[in-house]
Amino acid sequence: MTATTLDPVPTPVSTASDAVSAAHIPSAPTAVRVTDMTFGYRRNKPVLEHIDLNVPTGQSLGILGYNGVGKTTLFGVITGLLRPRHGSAAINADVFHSMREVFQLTDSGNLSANMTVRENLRFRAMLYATRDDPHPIDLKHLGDLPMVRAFELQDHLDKKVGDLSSGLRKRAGIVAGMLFDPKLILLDEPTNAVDPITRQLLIDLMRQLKADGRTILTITHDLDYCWQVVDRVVILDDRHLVKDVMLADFPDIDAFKRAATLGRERGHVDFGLGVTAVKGTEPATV
Ligand SMILES: Nc1ncnc2c1ncn2[C@@H]1O[C@H](COP(=O)(O)OP(=O)(O)OP(=O)(O)O)[C@@H](O)[C@H]1O
Repeated sequence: MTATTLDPVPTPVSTASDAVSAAHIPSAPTAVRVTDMTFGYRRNKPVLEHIDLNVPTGQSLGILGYNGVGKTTLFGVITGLLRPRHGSAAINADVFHSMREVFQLTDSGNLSANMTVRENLRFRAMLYATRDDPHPIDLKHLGDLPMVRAFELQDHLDKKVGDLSSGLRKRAGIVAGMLFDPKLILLDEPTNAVDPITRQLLIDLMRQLKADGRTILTITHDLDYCWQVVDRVVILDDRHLVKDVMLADFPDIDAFKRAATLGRERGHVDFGLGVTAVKGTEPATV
């Protein structure tokens, strides 16, 4: 991870009714800072250009943008996996003292496909063990842990991760990350491929973590998730960060959705099927 010491940034004060998170405390220390950052996989072909982004601790940030715009790439640069060609991106090492405090949920759930869920958890527990806390989780009674039960993983603990469905793999990835109490949470499309009950569980979990002052960055196309979980949204388009808004500034979810789709609603689309347009098919995601 790219971790350096960062100065605090002033945080906008929000008026959201459920504004209990630290996101609304002015001058919260910076959790993540991206400064004039340009990145491209190939020379002279930037995917992201001149990105500036400060995320205060305790904020829940949504990162939106159309397919292929560079959202996952941005996470790669923030976590230090990808090196910017210009500018910088860093997680504040003064706030997050080691990778143990950072959880990133990727499509693989960050689990080893060749091991069972239980073996993955055992392995992770070894990584997280310290002299003061040699047993960060109760490996003998994994099936009884509230997080495991909440995501109904008890019956899947001894299955190989590679054999799980993508939704179950995501559930296992979420549980594996959350059991170790992360302070900075990076989620890449967390509601993708999960059933509606798991989706709601995840939303409830993120709302609780947000209320507890955790910093959460979510890449998502799920605007309803954003409305429930996120304090602030940034939108990437054509290599640039084109919008940076507080959710509390929108009177209702419809106004937010209109802003989030960058005014690119497509009313009538001709698919060449010789069928007239169906009314009421408004886009709900970006
Ligand atoms: N490893 C790679 N090597 C070369 N190009 C890549 C690589 N990974 C991504 N890209 C390209 O970089 C661009 C941004 O990809 P990225 O996955 O960051 O987009 P995204 O906004 O997360 O997309 P989506 O919403 O579809 O998940 C795309 O054009 C993609 O093809």
